[in-house]
Amino acid sequence: MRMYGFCSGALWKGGKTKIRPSHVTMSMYSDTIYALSTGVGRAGVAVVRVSGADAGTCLLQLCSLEKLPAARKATLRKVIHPKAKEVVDEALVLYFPQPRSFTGEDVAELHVHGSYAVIKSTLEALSLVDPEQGRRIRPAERGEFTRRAFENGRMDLTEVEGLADLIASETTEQRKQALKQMSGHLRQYYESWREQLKSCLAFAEAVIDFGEDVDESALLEILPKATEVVEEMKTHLKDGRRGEIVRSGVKLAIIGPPNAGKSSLLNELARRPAAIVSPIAGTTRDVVQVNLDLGGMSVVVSDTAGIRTQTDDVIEQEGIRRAWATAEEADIVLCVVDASEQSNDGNQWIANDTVNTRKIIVANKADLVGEQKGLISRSLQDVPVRYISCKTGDGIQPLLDELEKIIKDAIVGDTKGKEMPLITRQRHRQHVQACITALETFLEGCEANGGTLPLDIATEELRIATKEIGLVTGIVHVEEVLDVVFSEFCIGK
Ligand SMILES: Nc1nc2c(ncn2[C@@H]2O[C@H](COP(=O)(O)OP(=O)(O)OP(=O)(O)O)[C@@H](O)[C@H]2O)c(=O)[nH]1
Ligand SMILES: [K+]
Ligand SMILES: [Mg+2]
Repeated sequence: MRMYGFCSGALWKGGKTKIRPSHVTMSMYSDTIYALSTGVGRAGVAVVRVSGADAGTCLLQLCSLEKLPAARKATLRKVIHPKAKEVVDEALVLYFPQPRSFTGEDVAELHVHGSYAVIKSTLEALSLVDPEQGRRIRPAERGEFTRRAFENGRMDLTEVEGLADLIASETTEQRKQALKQMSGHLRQYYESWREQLKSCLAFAEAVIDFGEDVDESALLEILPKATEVVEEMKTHLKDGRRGEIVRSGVKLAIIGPPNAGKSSLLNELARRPAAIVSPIAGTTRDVVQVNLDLGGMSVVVSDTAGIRTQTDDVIEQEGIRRAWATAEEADIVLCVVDASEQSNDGNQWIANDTVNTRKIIVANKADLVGEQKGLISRSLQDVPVRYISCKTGDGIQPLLDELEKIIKDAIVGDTKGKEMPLITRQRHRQHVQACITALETFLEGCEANGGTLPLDIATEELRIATKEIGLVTGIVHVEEVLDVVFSEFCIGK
């Protein structure tokens, strides 16, 4: 059924060419949906949202109204249970007529008191409303409000993803980035690229169709344009994954020999006993993770098994394998060594590591060495050495300050003053890469550019490139892409 399968490609063919099509004034959905849009649990207020052609009917019937409330104006009303005829709650009621609503459909909001019983009765009351002939009122599915907003041209896919990120944001930087994306920052870029490619495509097609009447030398004009788009996209891809890092958190790995105090450091950073600490070498086996907020940035800290070469214990061996894997994936590695053991100079723990990762040798147990510091740093070149003591807490705050600075400089600082928005998802990266590949094939193959491909074949690549960019914003619909994007939402969003 169309309304559940959402829209198939066929429905949109030739129809949807703009993000906010002016012709979309009526929703394609016949069901009216409702759900609790605020979090579950006891609260002062809970918002129940209703969207669809019968949203107004719901208000009229539940609040015993003669006519609909003024648009976007809050009014206090009694909500009456249609069957029991008793008052469910006194609610603030709002009505947003289409198309100026979140979903682009008629939307009603009931701001009720946030108790389990009130919410349950309100939802039950909604299920008992009589819709117009031939229509249905039913609970919303996961992400269905947002999906309607997308289908009705209120948002593009990057804005939908921005909204999902905003709802999930835990740190200041995540919030800022999500808000920017939700406001169309990314969309504008992709749209302008797509427009440029579309005009190239239109020109190439004109030459193919009306070759004799069009001056073929003018085809040369589209080549610099396509080249420029390729260059811009390449710059866009070379962002050091900063957007993705802000979104999913900076990965910080703690590695080092057994008993150096790695788990003790994790607990200091987390300010709680997240990992087991003991004098027994080989205590930590699995990777233990905690999330930190460092200066507005989300940081995922992983404590790992102590690395040593001689062990017959297969579980410990697996732990060590995971430790190396964690270090390889990390953006920052803290190599913790025991400051009182001079054989642990830290070199061996960073040798295996990737080049781009930031590293700090953390010489723990500084309380045991007193003034005898400096033994470790002597054998190291570029990697800084910092002395700390998890026992006394000395050096922990300076270490945190330094980490915050590294993260800010590498990620946030780098984006200052830069116009181009950051890629926040692997999905975008894949489509942009596919677009570049197609454009390069087009450019190299074009006869006008010294290539060997006939124009109609080369133009096919231009078409693929245009489509790939359209897939990022959702102008071109592909069900799997939509399913992935909307699966991030929960019910009521
Ligand atoms: N004196 C002193 N002892 C410490 C310090 N930090 C940790 N310890 C002790 O060192 C021992 C090992 O600490 P852990 O945090 O378990 O070390 P680890 O590196 O996680 O060890 P594994 O998980 O076994 O590899 C424990 O007995 C801690 O109490 C410190 O700063 N000073
Ligand atoms: K230990
Ligand atoms: Mg440990």
